[in-house]
Amino acid sequence: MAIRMIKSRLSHSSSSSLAYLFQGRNSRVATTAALRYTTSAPIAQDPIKPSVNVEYTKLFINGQFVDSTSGKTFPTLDPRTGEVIAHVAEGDVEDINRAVVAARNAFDEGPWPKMSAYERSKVLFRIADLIEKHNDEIATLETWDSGKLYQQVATIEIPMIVRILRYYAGWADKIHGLTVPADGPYHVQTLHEPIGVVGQIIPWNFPLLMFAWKIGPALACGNTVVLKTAEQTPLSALYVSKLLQEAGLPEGVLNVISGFGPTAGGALCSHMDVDKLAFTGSTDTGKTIMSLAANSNLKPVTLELGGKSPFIVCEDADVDQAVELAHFALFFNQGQCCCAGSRTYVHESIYDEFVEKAKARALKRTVGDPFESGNEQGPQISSEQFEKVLKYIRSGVESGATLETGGDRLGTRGYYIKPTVFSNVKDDMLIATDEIFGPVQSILKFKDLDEVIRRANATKYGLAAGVFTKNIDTANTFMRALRVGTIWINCFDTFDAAIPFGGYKMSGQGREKGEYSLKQYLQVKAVVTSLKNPAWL
Ligand SMILES: NC(=O)c1ccc[n+]([C@@H]2O[C@H](COP(=O)([O-])OP(=O)(O)OC[C@H]3O[C@@H](n4cnc5c(N)ncnc54)[C@H](O)[C@@H]3O)[C@@H](O)[C@H]2O)c1
Repeated sequence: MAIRMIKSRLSHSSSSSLAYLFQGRNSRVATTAALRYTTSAPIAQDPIKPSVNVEYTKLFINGQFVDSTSGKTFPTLDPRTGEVIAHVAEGDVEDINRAVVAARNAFDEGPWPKMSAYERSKVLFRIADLIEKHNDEIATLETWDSGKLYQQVATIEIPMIVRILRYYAGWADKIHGLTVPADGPYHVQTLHEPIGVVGQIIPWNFPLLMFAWKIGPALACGNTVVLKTAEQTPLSALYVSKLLQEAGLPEGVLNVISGFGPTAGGALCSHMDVDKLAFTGSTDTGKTIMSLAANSNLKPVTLELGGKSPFIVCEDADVDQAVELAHFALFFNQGQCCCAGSRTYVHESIYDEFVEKAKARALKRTVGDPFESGNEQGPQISSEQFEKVLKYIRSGVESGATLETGGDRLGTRGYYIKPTVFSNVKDDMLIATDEIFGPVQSILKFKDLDEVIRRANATKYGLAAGVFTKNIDTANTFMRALRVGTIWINCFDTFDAAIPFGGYKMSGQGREKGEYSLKQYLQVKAVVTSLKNPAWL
């Protein structure tokens, strides 16, 4: 019932803003569910049994579900317990080759790039409709495989996925070139053509949302795609592959490969017949991907990489509101967001009050089974990430930051971590420089604007920033001074389909979402025609 209510709010909302919806929900959750779990109580009860069967575990190549060439499979695990959900076909070099051949044929011989843009847009609209129709099954698979909150997936992420596919369906028949004035008797025009076969590699933190960000613009422009999912979260994209067929997407236009980075991912990046790559994941892997692209056929690459985003709370801020937004900016999605506000800078005049309240808010955070309505935090994605986050927590303590709350695992099984808050954090501590990707808030103190701008920019990353102030002049100063791809002022994590997203510096190259994403999936052809006796020049 609660889910229905939030759904209807979404359909009446003018924007699929994640922050708008989640914050509204948060306040209710905090008061009701806090009675059930506190962050110090062990997670005693058995995990809730998901209400779906895993039907699709094979690779999706040329419109068929097929075994891997090697016959190998790998297990995908439930982050609540570490137990196996299903064994999934493991794509390898040979499977990438098969998928690229299918995508090449679909591009060179098939109808997709040649059909009218309006026909393409109708297919994309049908895909969106089918995803919307199967919202609950998809959300269940996604939660089971990733540990994300069911309510978050079902009421926020899937509506956003549907929205982004409809957004790009709307773009399909509005993509066109220009007539260009030139010196001399020439008629000059540009044709905007699809690039060809696109390789896409996505991470585990938003498996199906990243899938939609990638395929939406690529398909709208008429490309064909080979997409490799993250090895931790293969299930939702396979389920959706079935829906793509049902929607009438021609065979070979979208191929989905489950498998590992260095093998399947590496083969896709190095493939001589892939015309473009798009990647979301860590900065280190981004470097590898660029070098594989450069060392093969110099295919262009767009990258969405890591971040260490500042969230700056100014002296004029309402402290209670700032605490709530800073908490959301960091802890949302178990802290597993590339743009997480993971350096909370607070003005010295309100620092002590802010730390006390941030600690109290973290203590109230409800952690538990992500299927349980009312929980605010589920488990981390995997044992590797779980260990990595705990290691960073230890390093925070060892380097002299003050551990205000949390700092340990929650319960004895699965990958749950207590919401953790550090104060007295210094800029050179690892917890302030590295992307932790977990529920660990680092609170730093600042004195004045110039100083905090300099410190906020002193990072190799440049993905996003949050600023919390009532002063328009202060907000305007930050808006221009911070070297990041997105600044949220008095909000955070607002991800409308039309808003471009991407990073400065080592947070990436290119932009996703919005009109900007289309450019990454188009070639521009200049056509110059000599004119005889032109009426005008
Ligand atoms: N920016 C983001 O949205 C984002 C998302 C997930 C993870 N991360 C960061 O990355 C860290 C590690 O997470 P991860 O291990 O899943 O990220 P990763 O970069 O290793 O993996 C992301 C994707 O890249 C693939 N990949 C890995 N190595 C590859 C290679 N050599 N060639 C081609 N593809 C390859 C993976 O299989 C996966 O599909 C996290 O702690 C976090 O800091 C960032």
